[in-house]
Amino acid sequence: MGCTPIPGCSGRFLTMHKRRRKKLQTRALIQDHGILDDIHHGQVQRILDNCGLWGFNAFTLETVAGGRSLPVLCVHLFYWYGLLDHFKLDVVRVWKLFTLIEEGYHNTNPYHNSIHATDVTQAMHCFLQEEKIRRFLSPIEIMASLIGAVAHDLDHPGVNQHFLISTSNHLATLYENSSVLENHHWRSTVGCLLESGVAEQLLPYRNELELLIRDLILATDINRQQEFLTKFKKHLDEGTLDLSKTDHRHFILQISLKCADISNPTRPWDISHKWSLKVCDEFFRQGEFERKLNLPVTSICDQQSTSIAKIQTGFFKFVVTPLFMEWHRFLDSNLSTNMMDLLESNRKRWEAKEAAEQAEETHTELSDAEPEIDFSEEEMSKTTSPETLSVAEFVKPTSDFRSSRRQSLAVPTVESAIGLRRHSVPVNMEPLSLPRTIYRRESLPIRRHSPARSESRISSGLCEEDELMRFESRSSILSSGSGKQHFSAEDNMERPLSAENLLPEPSIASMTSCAAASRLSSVLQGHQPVKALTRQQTFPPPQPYIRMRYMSATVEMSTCAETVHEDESRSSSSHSSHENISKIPQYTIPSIAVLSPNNGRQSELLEALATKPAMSSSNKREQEENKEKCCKMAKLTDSGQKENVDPRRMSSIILSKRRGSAPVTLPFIRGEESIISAGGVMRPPDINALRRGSMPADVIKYKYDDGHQEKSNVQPVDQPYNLWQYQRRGSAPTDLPPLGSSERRDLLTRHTSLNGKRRKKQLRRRSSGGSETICVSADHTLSESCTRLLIHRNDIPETLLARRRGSLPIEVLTVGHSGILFAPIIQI
Ligand SMILES: Nc1ncnc2c1ncn2[C@@H]1O[C@@H]2COP(=O)(O)O[C@H]2[C@H]1O
Ligand SMILES: [Zn+2]
Repeated sequence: MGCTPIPGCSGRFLTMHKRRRKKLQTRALIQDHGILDDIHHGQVQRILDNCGLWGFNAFTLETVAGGRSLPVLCVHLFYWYGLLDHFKLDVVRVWKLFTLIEEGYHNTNPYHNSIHATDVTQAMHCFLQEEKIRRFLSPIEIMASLIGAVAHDLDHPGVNQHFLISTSNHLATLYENSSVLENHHWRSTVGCLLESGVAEQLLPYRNELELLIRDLILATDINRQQEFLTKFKKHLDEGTLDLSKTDHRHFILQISLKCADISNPTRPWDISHKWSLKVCDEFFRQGEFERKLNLPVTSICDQQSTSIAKIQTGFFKFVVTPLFMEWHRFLDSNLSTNMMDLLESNRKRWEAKEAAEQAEETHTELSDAEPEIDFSEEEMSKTTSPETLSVAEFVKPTSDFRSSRRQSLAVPTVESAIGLRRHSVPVNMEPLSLPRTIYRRESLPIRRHSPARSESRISSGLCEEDELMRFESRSSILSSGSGKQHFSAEDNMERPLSAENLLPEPSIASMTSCAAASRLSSVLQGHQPVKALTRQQTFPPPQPYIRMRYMSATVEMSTCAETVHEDESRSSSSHSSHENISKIPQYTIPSIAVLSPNNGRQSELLEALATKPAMSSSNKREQEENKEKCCKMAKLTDSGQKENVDPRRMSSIILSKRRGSAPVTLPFIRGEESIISAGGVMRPPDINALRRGSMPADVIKYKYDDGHQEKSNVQPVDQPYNLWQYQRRGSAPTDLPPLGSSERRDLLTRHTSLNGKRRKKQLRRRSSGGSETICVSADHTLSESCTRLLIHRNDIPETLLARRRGSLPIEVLTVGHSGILFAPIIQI
């Protein structure tokens, strides 16, 4: 793990995904600038003012902040805690860090999206404020806690570890089936710290920061719940906790994050209920995948055999209550009492719903004119269904995962379908065709299969911010003595009046100091119309030929960018915004574009970079060539396959920049070329399979060449690779089996919020769920001869890291632009 300074190094989470731009909720109001400014300006500020209160509603902040709740909250907290001042952090880099993290969440996940990250971060913030904890904390611990919280599910694919193991996902292999997702979240976080440039500003603390973030994120593995709970209980029983000791403090921070992560059942009902629906939506989505893959359907993911109420009562009883009881024992505060009260009342409501469902099922089965039973809530709370899920449904031992691992895919049978029958449905009514989950849009009501069910509707949850106002604001612990006045009249004066400046301007004004707000503003919002400020998420086109062209173009561009950066890093520092901007590594261009949600304006950064005087003439020539390549690529690629290419981005200036999620620049290597690696020489033609941007970090070379296996400890991929693997969608399960082509396409292109409709576009690659293995036959045709390259995470020379591309995981490889691959290849 690289904890030493790495000049010019950037990083990004290991997998990338298409991120649909969030629609501003207020677009329709754009005609009335005055109203718009008033509404949002006031609301963002009001919510941030009260973000230390348990009534915080992340959904509301998401709405009023135009879909940017994560960076808005986090930058605000960094400012509020005095972290910007203490560590002398550049607010633009900090903004970028949180924007990268926000982008790393899949907003197509019903639950594991950036709003969950916002919610958990706010909960963590509340816990950090608790008297028993706050007085012991150092600035670095506060910073690690906030970053750990906000990034704890970064790049979550929307399926759990069990699924990744069952489908032989590369991440499961990489992390040896242990805390697979959490390890990935942590590594991705480090990538964001690097790429944003924040790591560079924290050099003296980097090691400590990374390790603490790792410990925090890894603790959120729900499968380790018992381990932490037992230790926590023991400490409390024996009274041995002493927060002046670093390890005890860090243990409590781990517990804090664990509690924050599953705190949704302890929120006020409207909020808690909404989270419950979302998490179950995601579970059922996974269940649908499992069913289609003919894997055993995880019980809590099986919409046919369980219900939201059942899942909730089980989760409340077996997971949340045991932990929060201890948490309350430790904190023993107003907050913990409030949380326990809410947990209790929410539990009763779910138990009442579960009982009502039971009654309804019984009623349906009997299908006679039995009188309707009107259960009171109190009565319901006494009734717990015998079908309540057990703790094992939530916390699965690893052995279970292994036993359910897919060996081969059996054809679904009538018997297996009947086996899934709900007991309340007569046998002869059991549909043999697989049910379709109805996916909903964020703003649409969810429709369950049983409309009579109490959870047949999802509440919009958009009017809950008023709850916040019932609570009082708290003061900063680090900045309270510094005389900082947040949201001063001066800040107000500087707020933009134009609706076009809606975001992030009002949010910035609310969340940071006046100076930081204007600095951010000057970077994020220029004065020229811009063609493309949206994220450049283009993925390599599926055709190998086009892909190769694409990759060589990105290689060249990355060279230009890094060269310029090196030149500039030697120039004297300046405080002008323009020059400060130029300090940001150039290879961050595509990512910084996402900093501005205001698509109608040119970023100064982009302007500055586009007219960079340091760009050599040869680089310009290369850019011209790249323009050509990109244009050709655009022509060659079927528009239906370029979901991630915004047509507006086809201007040459944009195409000439490296794309954030571009492949990791492994050019096609001819058979006669040797590939020099840090660990020795790697011989072609095995290298025809090139790493994708989301490649995991460990290097394991696995060759499928006439059945000869060069590396034995890698799971062989038991199905023939085919072109469809290029076309994998990010959140699709990994290593999907070789279904029939239509089924496969169907599965790969499924989308959450379709409201029952299927998307027409197909063959989109998105982020992490899928295989990161790229298989290309040596002659660019499809064949069985495939190579798998995984990059090892061992230490590698800094010189190599310095050349690393932005989208690489930190500890990976560098590809020489001449076609030479530098990589620490091991165990070949
Ligand atoms: N309300 C809930 N009901 C059921 N499961 C939940 C609920 N909230 C959180 N979880 C689960 O608890 C897990 C905690 O870690 P994750 O956020 O990764 O994923 C979370 C979900 O799988
Ligand atoms: Zn989480």
